[in-house]
Amino acid sequence: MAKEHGSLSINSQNIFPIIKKWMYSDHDIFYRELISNACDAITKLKKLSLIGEYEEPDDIEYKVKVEISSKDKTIKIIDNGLGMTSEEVNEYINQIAFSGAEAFLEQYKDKTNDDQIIGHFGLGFYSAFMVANKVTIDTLSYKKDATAVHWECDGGTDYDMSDSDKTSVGTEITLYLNDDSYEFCNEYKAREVLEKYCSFMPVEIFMENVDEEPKTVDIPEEELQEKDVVVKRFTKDAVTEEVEEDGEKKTVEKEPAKKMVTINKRPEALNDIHPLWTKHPNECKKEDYIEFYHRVFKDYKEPLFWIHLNMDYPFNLKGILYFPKINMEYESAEGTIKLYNNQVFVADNIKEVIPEFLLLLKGVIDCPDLPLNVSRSALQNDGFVKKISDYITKKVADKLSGMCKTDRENYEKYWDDINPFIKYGCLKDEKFAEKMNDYIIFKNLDNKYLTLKEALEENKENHENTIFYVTDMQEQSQYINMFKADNIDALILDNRIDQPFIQSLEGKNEGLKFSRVDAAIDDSFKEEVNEDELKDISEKLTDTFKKALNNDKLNVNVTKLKDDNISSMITLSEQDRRMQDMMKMYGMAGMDPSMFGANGQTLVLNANNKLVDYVAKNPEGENTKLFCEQIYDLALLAHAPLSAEAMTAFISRSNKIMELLAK
Ligand SMILES: Nc1ncnc2c1ncn2[C@@H]1O[C@H](COP(=O)(O)OP(=O)(O)OP(=O)(O)O)[C@@H](O)[C@H]1O
Repeated sequence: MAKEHGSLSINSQNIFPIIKKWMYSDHDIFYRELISNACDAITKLKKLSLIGEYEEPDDIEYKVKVEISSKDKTIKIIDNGLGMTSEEVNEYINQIAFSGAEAFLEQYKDKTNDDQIIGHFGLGFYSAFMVANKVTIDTLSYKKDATAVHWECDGGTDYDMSDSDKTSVGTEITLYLNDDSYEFCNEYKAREVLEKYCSFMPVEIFMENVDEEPKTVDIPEEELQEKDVVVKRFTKDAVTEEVEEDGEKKTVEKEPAKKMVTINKRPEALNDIHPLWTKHPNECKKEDYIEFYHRVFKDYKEPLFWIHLNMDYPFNLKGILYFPKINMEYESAEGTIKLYNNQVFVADNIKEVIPEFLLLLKGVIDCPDLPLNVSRSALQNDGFVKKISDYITKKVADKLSGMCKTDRENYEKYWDDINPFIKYGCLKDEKFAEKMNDYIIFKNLDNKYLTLKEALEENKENHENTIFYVTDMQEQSQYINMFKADNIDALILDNRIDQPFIQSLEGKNEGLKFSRVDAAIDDSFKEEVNEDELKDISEKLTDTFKKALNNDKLNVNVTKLKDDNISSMITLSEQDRRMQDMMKMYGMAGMDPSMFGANGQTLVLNANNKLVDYVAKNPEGENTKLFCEQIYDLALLAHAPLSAEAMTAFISRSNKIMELLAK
């Protein structure tokens, strides 16, 4: 072909602002764009061969090669795909002044949007100019009698085209890196980027550092394969050993001499061209899922279970969602959902496609139909994207409810680990909440799992619509013992997510009330007494305790508990406690709760207890103050941990009481 010099039919006002804009996002994305073009070119050629349009050489091995050189500061991406004729280079590479770019600029000119926008406008190839001063293409089309084309452009709007000496079908793109981008020809960096974007691309990808001598390995001659590059052949000496037999030293041969070959290390593809999610669930074994999980998420722990998504209609979507142990108490639970478009990595955790609560899981989703190269703000309003997101939510709910129905044993086994996720999902997603409604279970004091309905049924007799619960088995043990002694059940709700969750349940189920075991002393724990009977003692005790504790505002409630071993307890109404919890959460701890209408704790005194009775009868007794203080602290202790100061006082007082006893 005649040499050709021309101007790209774009102008710099047109394309370079887009490329510059893109500059703000990840530069490494050029690897993805160029390698996915190379994979596409190979996929297309394979199709042409299938329909008889191309006769492929017998020994064809389709692959993409990435050659890096730190010495030359170059990256080459070489494929044996369908290649391009000079007309095609003209059409696909030179004439990029498609109306799309202008329309795009018009639409986005006011937005600093750094999302994946380029690919959508067919600018993938030009991403090379984010990192390179100069780019060349050498390409030979598969078409009969095609001549090879050399194209080069130094980042301006001029290009040169001439004949190329390329003799094999395919395309070789060379990037001459700019000063800021040398890192991309560093072997480690290149490997990292390729692993990020190309780990599951559908054509084998090999990387080679051309500055380095090829690495070699020694193998036994019989393992030599046809494609191996032999460096040298040698014989490994026999391995012998000295042994003593009948008092005589002998040399015996442990391993015979062996013929060996030194070969260049066989190239290893850095990607898995048939990732697990592309297979049919029937073909996949448990070990496959676990191995895939370890490899992709670098998580040494085992996932609890998983969902394999596999759907062709009405849209194409495949993927695997793993349920890891989800602990929202101590670590900020955050999963990773990797999104792919035809095995090309797009991004992690795209909230527009994956419902937010699912981001607590780990998984991969491949959706070729997604317009993923469009900006995220466009995705947000895309009805199709919403459908995908709804589908994923539905599948997750189906899996969980199915497991609850048919494999309750495992469901219960996993429940403690997955319930924060499910509850969070219910709070975040109304549809998910509806679907999961009947499959939320609660652990009770006997470690049995009940649905809300079952729990209400159990307590129906005396406490219609009220569910008692425990948030801390240790702290609330005294209350729990009372509940157990009286055969009243309570649920264990000890995760942070439980508070908002039960509030939402109360909102949805009219009349339903959750009450923590220490919110009030239930009537069933008390003896029936006549109010007047307690009036006298009540006034006396209130006065004595207020004085002894030097606290005028103390709320005291005197009652007769069936269990006379208990001297005192603290109660805090459900409403007040929730208010205080909320204040703590918003960092307002230490403020006076009464400001918000929460009047705090009540000290419940048991008139049946001997010590309390003693205080009532001896308000001026020598040790009455000491008893009051101790009774109060004991009640506090059974309710929540004491402050450091209170604990110190409690310990020194306890010692003093023992001294008194020892006298
Ligand atoms: N390695 C290659 N082999 C053959 N043709 C190629 C190669 N790279 C690019 N092309 C041709 O150039 C065209 C433009 O590539 P470019 O990456 O700019 O956009 P695209 O691939 O069409 O769009 P997108 O990046 O959104 O997929 C391609 O559609 C393809 O026809």
